[in-house]
Amino acid sequence: MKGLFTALMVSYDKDGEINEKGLREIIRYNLDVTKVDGLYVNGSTGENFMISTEEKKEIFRIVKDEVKDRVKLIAQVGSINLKESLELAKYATDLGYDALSAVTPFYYKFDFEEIKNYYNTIINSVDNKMIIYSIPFLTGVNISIDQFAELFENEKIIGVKFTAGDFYLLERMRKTFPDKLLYAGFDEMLLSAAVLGVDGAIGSTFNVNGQRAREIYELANKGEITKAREIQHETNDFITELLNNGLYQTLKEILKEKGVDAGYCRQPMKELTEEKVEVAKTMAAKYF
Ligand SMILES: CC(=O)N[C@H](C=O)[C@@H](O)[C@H](O)[C@H](O)CO
Ligand SMILES: CC(=O)C(=O)O
Repeated sequence: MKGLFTALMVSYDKDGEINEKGLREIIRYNLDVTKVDGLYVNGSTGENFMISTEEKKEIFRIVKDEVKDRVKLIAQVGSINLKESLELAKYATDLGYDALSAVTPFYYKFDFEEIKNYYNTIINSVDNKMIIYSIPFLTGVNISIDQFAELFENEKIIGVKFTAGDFYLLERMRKTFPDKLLYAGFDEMLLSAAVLGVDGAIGSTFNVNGQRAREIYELANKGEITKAREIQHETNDFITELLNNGLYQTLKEILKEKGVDAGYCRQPMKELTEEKVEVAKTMAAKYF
């Protein structure tokens, strides 16, 4: 389960319906062009928190059908509706997903006991493994090193997708949990995380920029930091423009420039203005 995983985008049509043909094209682009080691399905980048349970299942099904066993698959099943998480955990496990992941429960201020119960309930309900999805800037949930230690007491909880810029915590985690899988979650900080010895990364920008991410990651692991830094600089020129223009919308527009029917984002996310579509086209030509 080590390596680079794309946080998979989903193609929606103008009415917000899943575009299956487009989704399959995005998947193939990731397998054939960006060449990642696996896909992280129904995460933030899949617009997961704006879709129904049935739609989540449909996406799990289409992805597994298109990928078969070519790369590893992680199913994000987290939800503050725990019954939904359990249903999705069973569904994805039955489909043959290699691991599950669940976002820390958000919106209500759940205490740690509740969070721990959530993870144990989900993963103990199925024959699978769990990767915690920690993304404090969106959820407001911070987990301390001692709390991670408590969660990791369950051997089925095998790692964490660490989407935070706290490199002190990441370093402590690496030292304390040498056998757990740590995945870097912020693509713009991939080099810094790789230097600290993460086991891989999970990122939205890998949908288009997976090859640069691979170079950064591999160069860092070989200790060729100067070269890796140059590619991180180039990557971050791209990511800065991306964040300024609208993250997911612009990624989709770039995919369209590469011939992939990536569609639109699900409302309430808005469409790009014509001007921003032009910016995205320029970015596609400049970086890819
Ligand atoms: C919220 C979100 O999409 N986070 C992703 C992974 O956690 C990242 O891949 C970022 O999109 C990326 O690093 C740009 O900030
Ligand atoms: C990694 C990320 O962006 C996701 O959860 O989709």
